[in-house]
Amino acid sequence: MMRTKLLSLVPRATVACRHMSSATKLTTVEVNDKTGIATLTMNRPPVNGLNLELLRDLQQSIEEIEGNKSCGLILTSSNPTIFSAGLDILEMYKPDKERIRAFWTQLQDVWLALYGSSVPTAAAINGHSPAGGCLLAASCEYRVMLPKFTIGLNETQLGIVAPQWFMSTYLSILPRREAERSLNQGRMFTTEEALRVGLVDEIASSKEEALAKCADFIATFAKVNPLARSLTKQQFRSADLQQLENERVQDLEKFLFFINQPAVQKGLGIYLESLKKKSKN
Ligand SMILES: CCCCCCCCCCC/C=C/C(=O)SCCNC(=O)CCNC(=O)[C@H](O)C(C)(C)COP(=O)(O)OP(=O)(O)OC[C@H]1O[C@@H](n2cnc3c(N)ncnc32)[C@H](O)[C@@H]1OP(=O)(O)O
Repeated sequence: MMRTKLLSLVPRATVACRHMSSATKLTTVEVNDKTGIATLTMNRPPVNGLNLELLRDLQQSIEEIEGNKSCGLILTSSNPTIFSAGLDILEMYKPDKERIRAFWTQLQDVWLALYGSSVPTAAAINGHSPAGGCLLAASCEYRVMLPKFTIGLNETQLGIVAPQWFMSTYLSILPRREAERSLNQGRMFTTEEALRVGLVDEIASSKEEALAKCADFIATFAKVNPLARSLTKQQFRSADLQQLENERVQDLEKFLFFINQPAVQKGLGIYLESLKKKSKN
């Protein structure tokens, strides 16, 4: 395993990091030698849109962290204003038949790996986090968010429907009434609103502070038996995980059917155009 000191890239307080993977990848993993916590950073400019390749790298990085006995995983972004813009809409708009199957299957795999991870997980949400970005953050056990950003499952605003496992993820955090209402509305929460409803656990004023708060959360498990902790977590999450495991193929077919509807394609096209127009102004 490559061992590189990355002192210039990490906060001063961090003593040393093992840089485990990066070359040509859209994610990096750095393990803090002192705490044993791995930071998984998404790095796909301009907005960390979750395309097939980023999802593949995310899964590989999660597996790497599971395999190297890290004491925890912190998910964050290299972009200073965007955690993740969610699924890359270009994967779903006028899709290639084979690729879109691989894309959705890979998204399922990433969710199963992250939501079902055996290590404690936290998200340092250092930017906007709509839809699939929110799904990733919500799959973690703890969330710390920076001010003046937004987070939420906004699918209905795009004329699309969040599948059952997106809903289960929301329900693992939010009271049922709040989860149902905000999913129906496609509501994006400001950082302060997200804290108020419990979608995030803490607010931090900088990325460094967010990472430190996530590390503090993970450290709360330091004296807990790791097997007891991970089996307990598994029991809490197993019904949600099992449901997708059992229905993976049907879930894929439902997604393909839905996304290929002319009205859905038309809506995605209009939405993409509006994003592009906005970015030109
Ligand atoms: C019965 C049950 C059936 C179930 C069937 C399942 C159905 C399907 C379920 C699918 C679930 C979908 C989940 C998703 O994640 S969809 C994606 C949702 N994401 C969004 O709505 C976010 C859109 N983006 C933004 O709001 C902003 O870009 C953002 C706040 C993230 C950043 O703003 P900023 O001003 O900094 O940047 P720009 O808007 O200028 O964007 C820069 C360029 O990036 C492009 N862009 C942005 N987001 C996306 C995206 N998600 N996909 C692709 N491209 C994106 C944007 O167009 C700009 O591009 P250009 O520079 O080329 O103009």
